[in-house]
Amino acid sequence: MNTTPQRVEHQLTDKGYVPVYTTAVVEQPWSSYSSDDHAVWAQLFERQQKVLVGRASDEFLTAQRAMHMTPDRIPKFDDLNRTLRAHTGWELIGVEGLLPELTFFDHLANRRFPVTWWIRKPEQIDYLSEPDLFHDLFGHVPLLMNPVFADYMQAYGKGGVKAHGIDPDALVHLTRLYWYTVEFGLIKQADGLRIYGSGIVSSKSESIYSLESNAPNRIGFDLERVMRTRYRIDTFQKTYFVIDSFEQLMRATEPDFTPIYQRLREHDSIPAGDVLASDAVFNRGTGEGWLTDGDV
Ligand SMILES: C[C@H](O)[C@H](O)[C@H]1CNc2nc(N)[nH]c(=O)c2N1
Ligand SMILES: N[C@@H](Cc1ccccc1)C(=O)O
Ligand SMILES: [Fe+2]
Repeated sequence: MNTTPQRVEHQLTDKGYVPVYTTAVVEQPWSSYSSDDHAVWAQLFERQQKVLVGRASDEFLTAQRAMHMTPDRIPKFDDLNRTLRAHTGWELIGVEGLLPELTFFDHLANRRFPVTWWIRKPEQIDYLSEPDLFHDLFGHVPLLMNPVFADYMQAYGKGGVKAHGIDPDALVHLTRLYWYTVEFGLIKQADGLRIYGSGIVSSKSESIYSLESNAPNRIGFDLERVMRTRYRIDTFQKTYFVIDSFEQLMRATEPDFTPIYQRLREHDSIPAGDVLASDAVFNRGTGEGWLTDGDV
């Protein structure tokens, strides 16, 4: 199997500077997964299933059940695609890893979600510096079964293509929105705060920390506030933003962002851990354990 990826450049993302691959869509090399690969999937899957009870949002858990992933072996993209296409018209495509931003946006805009085909090694169970199959499949894919969230992801992709054509500042602001919603979002449910962000959902320690630690801020979602807020790529977040519903997220992001990007030029960015007088605060973080520098 030819798995020598073509590493072209490095891009600052979730986990620091990581290689960006130009490689086009790849077939999932399912029969080449080793028994170690399947065991890593099983271990992570079973561990997260327990952690997510009472922590993941009802929307996530419902979508996850409808997706029918199982711990016994790494799912086949083809099988998941039959279910996804029938429900929301989304499709998974296999990729080597992070894509250049415009390529990534173009896929989302066309309801294609890129999934890294390889899975982390047993010694990387708790941490690795780039997205792998577990993060992408377990973390991102279930909510593509939710009709509202599915539309949000496509709208985001279209917005990304548009922001890419404006300037790098617009992209910085839009990327923060992805970070604080798709990757690290919390949602308010009748019985309390729950997780929907895939970066949290795919991490045992952050699943617990994001909801139960007193250290981070938990603040009500406000579009421009989020777009101004810097973030952490190397540690747990200092601040999580809480939406009321996916409908709220859709409505808040429907307007044309062009004038918003213009307005945001006049404002400074907000350090990741700051709380503003105008914030709707669920929890004012104690800041315990925060590193003083390193916000992106
Ligand atoms: C939009 C997001 O912030 C980030 O820049 C993009 C870049 N390329 C990517 N490529 C893949 N395959 N997966 C991703 O999540 C991303 N994220
Ligand atoms: N409304 C945004 C597009 C978008 C939708 C949803 C999420 C993110 C961006 C724009 O005009 O740019
Ligand atoms: Fe992700």
